[in-house]
Amino acid sequence: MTTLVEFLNESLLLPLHRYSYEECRATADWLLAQMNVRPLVGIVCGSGLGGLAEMLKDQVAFNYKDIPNFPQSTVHGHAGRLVFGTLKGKPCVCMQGRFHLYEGYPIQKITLPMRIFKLLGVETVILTNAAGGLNQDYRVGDVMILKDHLNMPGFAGNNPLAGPNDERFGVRFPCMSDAYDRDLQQLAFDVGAELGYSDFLRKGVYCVLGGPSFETIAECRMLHKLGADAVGMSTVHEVIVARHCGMRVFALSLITNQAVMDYESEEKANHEEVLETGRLRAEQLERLVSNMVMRIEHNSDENINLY
Ligand SMILES: O=P(O)(O)O[C@H]1O[C@H](CO)[C@@H](O)[C@H]1O
Ligand SMILES: Nc1nc2[nH]cnc2c(=O)[nH]1
Repeated sequence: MTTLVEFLNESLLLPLHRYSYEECRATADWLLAQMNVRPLVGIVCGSGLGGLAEMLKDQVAFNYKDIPNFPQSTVHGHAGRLVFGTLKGKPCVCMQGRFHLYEGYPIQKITLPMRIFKLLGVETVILTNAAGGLNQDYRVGDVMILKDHLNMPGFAGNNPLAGPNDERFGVRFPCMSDAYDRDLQQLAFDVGAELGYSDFLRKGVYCVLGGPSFETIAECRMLHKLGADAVGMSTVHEVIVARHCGMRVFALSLITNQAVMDYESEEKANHEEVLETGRLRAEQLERLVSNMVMRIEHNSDENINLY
């Protein structure tokens, strides 16, 4: 029988649980004890984009359920494995499945892997997601390179950095005007042009909402007016935590569906379409990401030179 204290702990305290530096360190050390390489690049696979992890050579994979402190993936299209390996010779770690607010996890829990990445030695994070296109020039299958974001849960006080700040991770008030690394954005366009992808590469602003319900027509119209080009339910929280602890960030959205903006439209957003568009663009995204990874240099002084 559950005691009152246990009940209060589970229902009130655990949702507020923040992982201490020592708990993050323990998870990172548990992983490092089983690995002989330190990853320099951390990749997060969005909905239906888990195939990116299959690019890694010499794989060592862990199910999330076996990793101390790790949450579990509950969404179709997110396998729930942390995969280590090399990509074109570069040591990488790849999350085959991410966590979202709507799964019921506290925001500190869904962003925990970013701090683990940092403690593993990751210097550059590449985040991918599936998103709905708000920009009327975008087509399904376009790939949007993120230049900025709108953090809607953050406006309501739900920010992964809320609560006591541990300076060992980063400063109390981190800057976000430089969240998305401009050199990496340019690299994506250069690599994309060489691969013949310029026709479907875009640059824009991603807006995160809590989900899991897709947006109403009025909400899509509002977000578009506010300056968002695409809308989704992830990525931004990870970006904030990754930047807080000093990792370089690159993010892209696969436009998997057009956000419905018109009351005459018969379109209905659905997760199956999201996964299907992911399947159709998977190979090109793999090529884009792997060629980018090959071209990012990591120095021990943490200066990263491109080319
Ligand atoms: O952002 P990712 O994880 O790619 O997933 C996107 O796709 C799902 C909706 O189909 C939502 O989880 C949304 O955020
Ligand atoms: N919020 C949101 N997330 C998505 N993920 C993929 N498509 C969409 C969408 O249209 N809206």
